[in-house]
Amino acid sequence: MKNVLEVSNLSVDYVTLNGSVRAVDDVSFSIGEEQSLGLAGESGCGKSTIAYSLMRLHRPPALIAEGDIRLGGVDVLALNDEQLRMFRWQQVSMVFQSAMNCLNPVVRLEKQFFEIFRYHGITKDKEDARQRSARLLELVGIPSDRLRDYPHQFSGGMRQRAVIAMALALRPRLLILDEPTTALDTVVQRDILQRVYELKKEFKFSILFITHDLSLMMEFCDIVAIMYAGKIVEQAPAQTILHTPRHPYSYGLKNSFPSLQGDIEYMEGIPGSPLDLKKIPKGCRFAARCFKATDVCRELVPERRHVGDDFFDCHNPLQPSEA
Ligand SMILES: Nc1ncnc2c1ncn2[C@@H]1O[C@H](COP(=O)(O)OP(=O)(O)OP(=O)(O)O)[C@@H](O)[C@H]1O
Repeated sequence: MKNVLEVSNLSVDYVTLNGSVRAVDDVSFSIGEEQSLGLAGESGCGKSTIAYSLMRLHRPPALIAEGDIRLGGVDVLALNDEQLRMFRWQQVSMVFQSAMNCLNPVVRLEKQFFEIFRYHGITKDKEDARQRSARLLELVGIPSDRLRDYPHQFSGGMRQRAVIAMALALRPRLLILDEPTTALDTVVQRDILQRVYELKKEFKFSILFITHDLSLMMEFCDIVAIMYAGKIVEQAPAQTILHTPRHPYSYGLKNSFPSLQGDIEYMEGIPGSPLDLKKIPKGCRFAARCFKATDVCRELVPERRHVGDDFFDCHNPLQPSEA
């Protein structure tokens, strides 16, 4: 499979007067054509920092310290401002949790769609733009006669659908979804994601999906990358992470979700709290919270072990019978 996105050795720092933290540390991953990759991990592990870096939307104090990002073969970090303007929306677009609030509440939806088409040189013809927008709206489940409405007349779910329609307006190769439906109720969440995945088949784009809801992630993603304290510690197909994870952190994370476990009555959870990025220990970052940790874990950073396309960074991985 051809890769749409290739991220190599990406490190991102937050440089503040109180010192600097490396929020993303030497992260590499790729996403193939029409593939969807989920990024999972506890709050603060660096997921959004990666997402914003991919679009070069990161702002100070965030600083990309090292690495290489290629999208469709284009060196993203080398783009100038004008190239970046065209690159966003046309090559990659992003829908985040509060994206629905980015719509101007007092400008008709129709006009907001038209501005996207005009700004990116797709069309200056209002009727052409209207037809394109109407189709996009229908695709995300909004009747096209609502184009003349103002966003303040829409529910939260409809506004988020409209934003997704806009994100797909220029047929990007990659759609980044960062907690896109978290503010919405579960039925609406699932319906919106189902539509996005149907559109993925039709428009043939790839997806980077970030969510705290592991059950949604397992349902909608081909591959899942598990992050802990700025690093990807395991990557494998969703079904492998679900049934036979190798890293104890992946195991703990999926066991924190009762909906993934069927009819269990209690959640195991993960003891302790996420790592303070200002105090990185010398061995494995997860050792202090890990039920499989031994002396070597506290001394040495684990080397990456590959199994086909999958990998995990662990001295004492779980055996399939333990998962
Ligand atoms: N503006 C900032 N200034 C300083 N440090 C920051 C800033 N934003 C983020 N960080 C640091 O970067 C780390 C990663 O943050 P990020 O938002 O990428 O995590 P996340 O995994 O997306 O979390 P969440 O799931 O809560 O959105 C945080 O733990 C924090 O230490």
